[in-house]
Amino acid sequence: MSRFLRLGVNIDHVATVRNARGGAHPDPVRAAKLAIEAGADGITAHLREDRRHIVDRDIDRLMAEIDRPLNFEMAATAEMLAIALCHKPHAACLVPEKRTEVTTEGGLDVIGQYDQLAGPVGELGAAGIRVSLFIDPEPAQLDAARRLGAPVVELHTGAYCDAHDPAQRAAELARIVRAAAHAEAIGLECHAGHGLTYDSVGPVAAIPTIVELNIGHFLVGEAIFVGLTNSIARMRKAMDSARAAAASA
Ligand SMILES: CC(=O)[C@@H](O)[C@H](O)COP(=O)(O)O
Ligand SMILES: NCC(=O)COP(=O)(O)O
Repeated sequence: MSRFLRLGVNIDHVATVRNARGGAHPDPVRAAKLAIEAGADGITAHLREDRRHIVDRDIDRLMAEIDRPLNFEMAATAEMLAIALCHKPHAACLVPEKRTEVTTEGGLDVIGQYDQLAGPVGELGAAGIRVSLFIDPEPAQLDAARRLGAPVVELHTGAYCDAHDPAQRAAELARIVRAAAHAEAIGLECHAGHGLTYDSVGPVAAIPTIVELNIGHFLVGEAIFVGLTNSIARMRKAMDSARAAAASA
């Protein structure tokens, strides 16, 4: 049976444009509301430690003003943990963060940071927040996530999206397919995201054990040309058709 594939729209990149001038426009919360009208099942926002895009006030407003689940992306730090516990969003996705990176470069090393992650995973879960771990599509990392007690993993699709050589892209996709099957086998809910575009989304949307995709940068970039409603509606259609085609094959 084909499972419904949710779309989480990441609105960080609206805040990046706003912050370039330091004012209030464009407003990421307005973008979140429009995204929901256009077919987003949830909103994703990453409060980076350096506040380069989303800022604390955006999270306050998203919690107060949107009526769909918020997936709060955060580093596993004491500061972010306190913010998450104060707001209690629907979900918290723990991501690795490096101050100097341009974007999230890889997944969490759950094996290497097992002890540091155990506290935040336990506290968020105890507060009723659905915890997810943003990881590379490596079965050993999924096993560690399962041992930690996280109910969800989000597979980093960046290496697949960035691979331009067809053989390399196929190999990266195969890693995601294997990891998504492994997630199901060990009882983890599986999400995926990072760098997805109209061209790259189909094969990932076709993987039946993935139930949520989080997409932002491409949608906001494409919105410059076609508007946010259209960019999201077209992505939703690309996801749904790939899923339906895979289910009927
Ligand atoms: C973890 C992740 O993939 C998203 O948070 C996305 O990366 C947000 O954009 P930046 O990495 O540009 O902050
Ligand atoms: N976790 C991935 C995400 O939220 C969106 O990533 P991107 O599409 O902005 O690269």
